[in-house]
Amino acid sequence: MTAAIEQIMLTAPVIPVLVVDDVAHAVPIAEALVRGGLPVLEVTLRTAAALDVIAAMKTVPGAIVGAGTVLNPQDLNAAIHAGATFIVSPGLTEPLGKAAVESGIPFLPGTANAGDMMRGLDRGLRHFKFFPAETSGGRPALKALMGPFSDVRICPTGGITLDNASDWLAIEQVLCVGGSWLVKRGAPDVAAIEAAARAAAALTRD
Ligand SMILES: O=C[C@H](O)COP(=O)(O)O
Ligand SMILES: CC(=O)C(=O)O
Repeated sequence: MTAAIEQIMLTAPVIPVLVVDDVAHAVPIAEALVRGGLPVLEVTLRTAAALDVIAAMKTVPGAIVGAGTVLNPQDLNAAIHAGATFIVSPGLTEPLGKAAVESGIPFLPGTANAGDMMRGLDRGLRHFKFFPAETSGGRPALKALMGPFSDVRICPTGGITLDNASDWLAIEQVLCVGGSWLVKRGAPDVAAIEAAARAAAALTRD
């Protein structure tokens, strides 16, 4: 059976990482991304509005809305309560890993080295973010890590742009990449967001 998080990772080649300050921007941003072909949205819990943004984006047909920057079980519970469909974290701690696995929600924890991945595997996890991807050794580091961990599936995030995303997607275990380049902070330029999404959605994994 394919894990639910793997299905989410395979939905589109890019997961936009969103920092949204104003809930009024939530629906226009989500609609533009979905129209552009990127339905999987990671709303980071980095703003006071984030939980309301998750709830608002969930009303957009086709949007698959997750929470990012989930740091602990309290964040996890708040994100689930807001309606998040999946959870992303920058790293993997014992309390968050335990709570996320027990909750059953699709979970994509951040990992940057072998120890992180081993702790995730101990919890039965097989799908990880590689974060921060470019500054944790970039593609050479991820390729080296994939030697002992060939069964894991990865979403690199951190320093990825339209220019280098294809190189990351060419790594066999990489199912998608995450990045904030699609949506600038502030009032949304929906035409620009849709165009950026369209370009990203056209990327292929080969
Ligand atoms: O904090 C960074 C986000 O996870 C995404 O990284 P980025 O802004 O380099 O795309
Ligand atoms: C780094 C990231 O993507 C997160 O804040 O979850």
